[in-house]
Amino acid sequence: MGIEDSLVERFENTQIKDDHSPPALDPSDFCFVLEPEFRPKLKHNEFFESPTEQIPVIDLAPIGSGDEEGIRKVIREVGNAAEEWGFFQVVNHGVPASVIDNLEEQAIAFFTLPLEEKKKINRTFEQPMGYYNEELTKNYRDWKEVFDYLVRDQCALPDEHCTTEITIGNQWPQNPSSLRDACEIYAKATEELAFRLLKILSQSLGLPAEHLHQYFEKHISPIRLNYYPVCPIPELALGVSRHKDPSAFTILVQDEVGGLQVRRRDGKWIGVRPRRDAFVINIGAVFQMWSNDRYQSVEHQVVVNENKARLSFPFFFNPVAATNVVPVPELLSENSPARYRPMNYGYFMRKRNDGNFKQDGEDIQIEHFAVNQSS
Ligand SMILES: O=C(O)CCC(=O)C(=O)O
Ligand SMILES: [Fe+2]
Repeated sequence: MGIEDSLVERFENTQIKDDHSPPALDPSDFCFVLEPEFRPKLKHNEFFESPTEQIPVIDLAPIGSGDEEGIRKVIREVGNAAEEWGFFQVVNHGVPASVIDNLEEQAIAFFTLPLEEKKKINRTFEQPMGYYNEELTKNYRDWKEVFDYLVRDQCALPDEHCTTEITIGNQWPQNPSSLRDACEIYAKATEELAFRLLKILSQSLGLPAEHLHQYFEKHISPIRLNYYPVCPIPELALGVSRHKDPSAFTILVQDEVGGLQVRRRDGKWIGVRPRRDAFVINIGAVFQMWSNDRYQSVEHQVVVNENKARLSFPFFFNPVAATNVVPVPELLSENSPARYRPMNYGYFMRKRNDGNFKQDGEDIQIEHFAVNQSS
C-alpha cells in the first residue's frame, strides 16, 4: 500500500463517526506529510538522560534577592547556556502556577469548540491575531491549531509592501468568555519575566542591565496558544517543522505531554523533558545578531503523538518594528568585526509572517543580512 492509501485508511479509522463537525486538521491532506529527511527520528516522549543531552536548568531564585554572588552565578549560567545551547529552562521564575493553570483550562475550553465557532475569530493576512489552523513552517503544514494575541493590545507593523505602517490589534472569542482575562493575566506575568531575562542576557554579554531596553518600549510581542491535537500520522508529520524563532528570545511553557525537540550543536536532536515548574527559554534571531553570533538561535521542532493532545504557550519577545538590528557596537573589535549588516525588524517580521501563509513564500533568515552575502 502506498503512503497515500495508508493515510486515507488511517484517517477513516480515526474519524469520530457521529461527530458532524469537520476536523480542524485532516490527515488526508498531504501537505502535512514531510519529506523523509524532515520526519522526526525520536518520539514525543523519548528523552536522553546524560547531562550533555539535556538543556540546562537554571534556578532564578537569586534574582531580586540581593545575593550578589548568587546573581553573578545566574548571569554566568545564562550566558553559558545561551552560547552552548541557545536553549535553557528556568525555575523559580516568579510566574505563579495558578496563572498558567488558568490559561491552560481556558485554552482547552477554546480549542475543543467546534471548528466553525473557532473560525469566527480566524486570523487573516490583514488581521494576523486570532485563531488559525493552516499555518505553514518551511512550506509544510503544521499539525497544530493556534490562537495568537498581542501582549500590548495593539502594535504597528509594515504593510505587505513595507511602504506604510498598519496597526493591528487583538481578536477575542465570545466563547469561552474568560479566555481574554486568562490571556491578559498571563501576558502581564510573563512580560515581567521577559524584562528580567532581558537584563540577565544583557549583563551576560558584559553590557549594562538596561542596555537593550530602549528597543522594547513599544515591543510587538505576541503570545501564542499552541494546541497540537492527537495525530494519526505522528511519524510522517510535525506539530511545527524545524525552524528558528524570529524573536529576540522566546519564553515557553509546555504541559506534561512532551514533544519539543532541540537540535544540539553537533546536529543531534534532543527532547526537552517537560517540567511543570519551568519555562523554556530560547535565543531568537535578534539576540544572535546583537551578540554577533556569540549566542545562537538554534533549530527546534515539535513532535506530535497518537494518544494525547498537547498545549504550549510561547511568548515571542520582539523589539519594536522600527528597530534596526545590528551587532551591538560595544561587543565589536578589530578582531571581532560585525558579521551582519543592519536589518529592519519590521521588514524581517513581515517577510517571516508572509511565509506562514504562503506555500513557497520567501522564508527569510538573518543569514540574508550576513556580511559577504549579496543583498
Ligand atoms: O510547542 C512547542 O514546544 C514549541 C513551539 C514553537 O517552537 C513555536 O511555536 O515557535
Ligand atoms: Fe519556535
